[in-house]
Amino acid sequence: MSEITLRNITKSYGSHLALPSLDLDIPKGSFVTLLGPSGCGKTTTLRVIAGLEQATTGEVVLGGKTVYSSGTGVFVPPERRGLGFIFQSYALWPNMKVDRNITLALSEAKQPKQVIEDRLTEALAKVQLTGLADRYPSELSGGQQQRVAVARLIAARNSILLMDEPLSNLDAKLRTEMRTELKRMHRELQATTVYVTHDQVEALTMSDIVVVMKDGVIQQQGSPYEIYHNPANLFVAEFIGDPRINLFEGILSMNGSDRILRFEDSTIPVPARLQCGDGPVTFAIRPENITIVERQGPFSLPAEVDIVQPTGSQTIISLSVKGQRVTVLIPRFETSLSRKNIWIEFPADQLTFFDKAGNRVPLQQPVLGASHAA
Ligand SMILES: Nc1ncnc2c1ncn2[C@@H]1O[C@H](COP(=O)(O)OP(=O)(O)OP(=O)(O)O)[C@@H](O)[C@H]1O
Repeated sequence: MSEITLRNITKSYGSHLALPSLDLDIPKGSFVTLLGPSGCGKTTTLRVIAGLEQATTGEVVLGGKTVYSSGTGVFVPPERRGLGFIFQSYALWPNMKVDRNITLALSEAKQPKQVIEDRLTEALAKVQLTGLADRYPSELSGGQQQRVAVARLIAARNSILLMDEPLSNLDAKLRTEMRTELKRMHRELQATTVYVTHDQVEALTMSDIVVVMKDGVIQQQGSPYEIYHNPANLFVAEFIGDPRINLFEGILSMNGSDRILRFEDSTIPVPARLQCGDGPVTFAIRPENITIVERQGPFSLPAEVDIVQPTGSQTIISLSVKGQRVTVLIPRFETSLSRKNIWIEFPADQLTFFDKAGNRVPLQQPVLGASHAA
């Protein structure tokens, strides 16, 4: 069931159309991330859901209730939408101690004293801040302050949580820790969560669904697996993945009854089920899917090793194939390859093809029972 529905949302700032027409259904209890480059409309979308920004046209439905409709003139203000927020600056009240920061909304909602105390104790324990209730925010580290903001959400028990780049002010180590915290919080609260980030690692590690946006338009929405392995178009393919996906131009043709891809002087077998005609084509392969081989084989390409960068558990290898740059990622610490001539192979089932418009070429679905037909 959809907990958040955006229908035909447009948003203009003066003459600038930030959201040309957005439709989005967010299932109840899911963790959905809006991901995209700066200025693509992520924050605007979140603020429209929150009611901090009024859409120009369209409809917003939260938990089955219309909170905005340009058609009927409905606009429910943010404080009456039953939402919890965390934004970049965690917006703790500097003049209030941790306990008051966490329980302010509960006491304003006139919750019984015992309920407030129980929720405070529980929330502090969940973010591992028990014992720090009596401190002011300025007496806490950045990560601890962020956890107070998380504790506030835990205590409020809102069914919808909105987060806008909540980890961007933290250092790399704390970000990783807080990712785990937020994911744990989501598992425990089961609140429908909309999370805005331009950090693909956050999106891939935390989300049930990733919504990739560009220029206010959704490019693809799907599980992290789908987004990474089956990018809908070249923009998504290039935006997701670090190191970046390799892109090449080749030519598809037939060789007898086999479909082949000509790339430089080599031929590479390709899936027969590829749904596009012969001729020039853009194809892509992720760095970790390229195989380095010891000896020349029928489908191998000669490559010259340029730069080798071990990162600890992995090594990024920059190669040159006939003057074209190719990035390979191998899952180990490797230093012995420097300045060698090697061969690489592109496994056919790891190639993704894109048509002239930049959209992924699908594979024809196998016919069920075909193997028994004969
Ligand atoms: N208050 C405003 N007035 C005018 N233009 C705005 C306003 N807020 C946003 N915009 C513009 O609308 C577009 C979308 O902005 P938005 O903040 O939603 O993008 P974003 O994807 O969240 O970017 P970032 O990752 O940099 O925060 C941008 O071109 C931005 O300049």
